[in-house]
Amino acid sequence: MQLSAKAAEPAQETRFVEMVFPGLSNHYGTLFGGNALNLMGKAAFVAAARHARCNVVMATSDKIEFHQPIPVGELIEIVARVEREGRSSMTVSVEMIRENLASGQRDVVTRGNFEMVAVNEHGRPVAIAQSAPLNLKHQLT
Ligand SMILES: CCCCCCCCCCCCCCCC(=O)SCCNC(=O)CCNC(=O)[C@H](O)C(C)(C)COP(=O)(O)OP(=O)(O)OC[C@H]1O[C@@H](n2cnc3c(N)ncnc32)[C@H](O)[C@@H]1OP(=O)(O)O
Repeated sequence: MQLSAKAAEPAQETRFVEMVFPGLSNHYGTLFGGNALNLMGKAAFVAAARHARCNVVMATSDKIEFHQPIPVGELIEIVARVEREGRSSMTVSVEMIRENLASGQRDVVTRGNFEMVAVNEHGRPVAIAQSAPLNLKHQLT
């Protein structure tokens, strides 16, 4: 069997997919907002930790708007990208896409930015020593 070397290349972005099963929903039968934020925060953490290759903490998140409810039975895909690198901080953009598996219809339903800070073992900010190149296509202005 041939193993793919391409799959082992450093990731330019972090993607999670999750099915909206009842365990993630509210009493309306749609994705609970708190669970959406949990998934987005986790994706921001992974993207920043992959970028800085050290522990990171979340300093802030900006306003996150939920544009459409996501019913049980749909797929959600979360895409996180490091858009800006400071000395120790990083701006990570996170988008959530809903996908209807039957029709293939995809819509970006939620978007937000998270400020993540690289920290040492004492939780104090540290300079990001070695970082992967930013995906300039998505650079914030
Ligand atoms: C590879 C290893 C993997 C390990 C795999 C482990 C297993 C995987 C387990 C999963 C684990 C998940 C973990 C998730 C991450 C949490 O859940 S973290 C929990 C929630 N967050 C926290 O508890 C953070 C609490 N806050 C703090 O500790 C401090 O305020 C901070 C964030 C470290 C900043 O400390 P500070 O003394 O204010 O820092 P300061 O020197 O003033 O500023 C440092 C930088 O932060 C920026 N900054 C500070 N405050 C702010 C702010 N409010 N807004 C914007 N930027 C700010 C500054 O602009 C500065 O940026 P640079 O100029 O350096 O780029």
